[in-house]
Amino acid sequence: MSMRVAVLGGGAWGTALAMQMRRAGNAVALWARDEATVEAIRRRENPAYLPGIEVDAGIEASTDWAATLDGAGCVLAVIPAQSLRGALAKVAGSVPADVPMVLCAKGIEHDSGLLLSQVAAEFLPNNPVAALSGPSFAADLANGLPTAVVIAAREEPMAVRLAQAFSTERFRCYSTGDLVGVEIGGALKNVFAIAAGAVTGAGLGASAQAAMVTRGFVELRRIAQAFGAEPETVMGLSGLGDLLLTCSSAQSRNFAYGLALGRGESLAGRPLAEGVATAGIAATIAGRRGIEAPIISAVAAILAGSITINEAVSALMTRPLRAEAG
Ligand SMILES: NC(=O)c1ccc[n+]([C@@H]2O[C@H](COP(=O)([O-])OP(=O)(O)OC[C@H]3O[C@@H](n4cnc5c(N)ncnc54)[C@H](O)[C@@H]3O)[C@@H](O)[C@H]2O)c1
Ligand SMILES: O=P(O)(O)OC[C@H](O)CO
Repeated sequence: MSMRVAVLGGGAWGTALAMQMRRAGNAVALWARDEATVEAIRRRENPAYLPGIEVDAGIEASTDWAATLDGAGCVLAVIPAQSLRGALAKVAGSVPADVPMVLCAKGIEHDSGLLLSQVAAEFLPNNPVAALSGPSFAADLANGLPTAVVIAAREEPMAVRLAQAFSTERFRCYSTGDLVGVEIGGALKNVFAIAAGAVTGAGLGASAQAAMVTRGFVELRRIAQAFGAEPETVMGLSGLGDLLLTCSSAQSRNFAYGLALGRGESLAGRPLAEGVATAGIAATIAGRRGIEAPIISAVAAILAGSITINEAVSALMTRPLRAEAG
């Protein structure tokens, strides 16, 4: 099934997904807010976000969102989590009725604590909402390296249809009906990636890093469970899978942010690291719901400047001893 796919966002992931949508045989229109990005994509490059990568031909790039959305069979929202609300407020009126809105950002809205599907539902109450998530660096996808993701929609047949429409032999899309589970996995892995980078940057060693990622996964599982997510989702591509990728590679902007933090380097002007905004609200959500999440709280406190990395490590290591399970 091929269709016209509208991609909102001309950054690294929006451009890579637009390329993938073409490779899967779809017509593709991409909206970017700035003319420079549009011009670059028309020249088949995006040096600001995907340097050195040739962009596939046939992507119709524009700063006119109404033209981009006209006739779309589905829309991919690839705008950073904290900017999604503002972007949807502008474009929602041009999104065709009943067309699925596929959320491709990873985060929790900082000011409200809402998942991105809840933000989307405010603006598009009559459009089905899906999420695409999993271990996948934009440059890997754009370079044609094999990647696998999961597409979630409450109406599972919709997720199955989207997975069929987006997949190629180099981009394998699984499907699930567990929208909340997929969203939480994608959002929280960024917080643990900052922690993993910080542990590495501060020279705390590979053993500490493995312990942190493992206990981080426990926190992810607790929060996901509290939101009603299925355990299999947490064990899947958007939970464990993305945690493994981003907690182990400096190619991750969140890991790289943590690395700089751990080394005491300047954090100004760094590329997007979604976990920075998500850490604080995730800690608040965990606190409100009585969920034990000491690593998320430590990351939030370090980012807020209220404790140092060494103080956080001491606090984590001297918590009352407990059974591992639970
Ligand atoms: N880059 C990756 O490897 C990757 C992979 C999977 C998921 N993601 C997720 O995709 C989302 C976007 O990441 P990215 O890598 O494309 O980021 P990016 O920094 O490369 O690009 C962000 C794009 O969004 C645009 N933008 C920012 N605010 C906007 C607004 N208010 N209205 C319209 N456009 C706006 C920017 O101009 C830019 O084109 C993030 O949530 C990220 O976690 C990224
Ligand atoms: O570069 P990051 O840290 O935003 O990670 C990109 C993707 O989410 C990896 O799956």
